[in-house]
Amino acid sequence: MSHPLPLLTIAGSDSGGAAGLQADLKTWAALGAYGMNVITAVTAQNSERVAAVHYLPPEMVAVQIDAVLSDYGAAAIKTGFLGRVEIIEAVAGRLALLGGLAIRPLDRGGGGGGLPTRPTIIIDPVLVNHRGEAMFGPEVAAAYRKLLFPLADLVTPNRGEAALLGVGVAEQGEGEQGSGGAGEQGGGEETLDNGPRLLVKGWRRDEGQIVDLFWDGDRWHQLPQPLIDTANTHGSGDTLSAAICAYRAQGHDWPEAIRRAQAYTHAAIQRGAAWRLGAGPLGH
Ligand SMILES: Nc1ncnc2c1ncn2[C@@H]1O[C@H](COP(=O)(O)OP(=O)(O)OP(=O)(O)O)[C@@H](O)[C@H]1O
Ligand SMILES: Cc1ncc(CO)c(N)n1
Repeated sequence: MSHPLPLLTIAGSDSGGAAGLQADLKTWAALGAYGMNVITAVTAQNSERVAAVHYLPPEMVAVQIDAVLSDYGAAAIKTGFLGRVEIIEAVAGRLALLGGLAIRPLDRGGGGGGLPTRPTIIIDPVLVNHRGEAMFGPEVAAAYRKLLFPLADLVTPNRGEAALLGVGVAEQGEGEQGSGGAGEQGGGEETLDNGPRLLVKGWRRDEGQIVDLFWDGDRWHQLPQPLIDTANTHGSGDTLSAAICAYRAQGHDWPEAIRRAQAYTHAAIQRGAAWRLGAGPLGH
């Protein structure tokens, strides 16, 4: 009998259970995958605020990754809250080793178990708080660009994070070519050849719609969804990127994986709408 797809999140813990690795694991449980978590930081957090952050030593992050990948393997990996250059360096160092290597699956001697030879890597940059304010110095965004972008199959910033990363999305429309990708830090104009695919979450809101923007490496695509009138979207970004991870690992192409992940996230936001909190959780 086949086992569920092993998926790994490298992320922070949200004590409130709404965002971070908890959102990823809930999403993966709902989608029938086997979720694993490498913890980068413990946050004391609720629907109103992040009260404190305790970072794990980078060596401990690296050892967790080694422990998981040397045994369970992973069909896809996503990163969430990393927060420190040293942690980004540790994660990038480990992910860089994966290129071209077969990842050992759960079944011993199972001949690969249908897993791809290299896990899909989704980088979900966590750089702003829910008010859209930068949480870290510019060196953190720079480390994402330098160390993690080259390893990523998809990068999923929200609007504020796209700006901090220098992703040039200002006036993009359906099918526009050429000026996409990740521009130089702060510039937003220049294009990096062979830059990663990008999904800018919540790029635009108008007329009852919220529009995500997908750069497939060649063209921009506007992906609108009906806007739900709720403040309970804590962890929506983590949920979206985790769901894309799961659908990609299941074999869907990028547009289909993103479409399904949007639909999952949308339904989860709708189910969370009864909470009366600051920014409450989704219903997985
Ligand atoms: N009010 C809403 N109604 C419908 N869809 C929404 C709403 N808010 C967010 N979304 C969708 O949820 C997904 C995540 O986008 P969002 O901008 O909330 O990410 P984020 O800022 O990274 O979230 P978080 O930091 O809370 O995890 C996107 O597909 C976005 O379109
Ligand atoms: C731990 C953690 N990761 C990610 C986010 C962003 O959703 C958050 N609020 N907390």
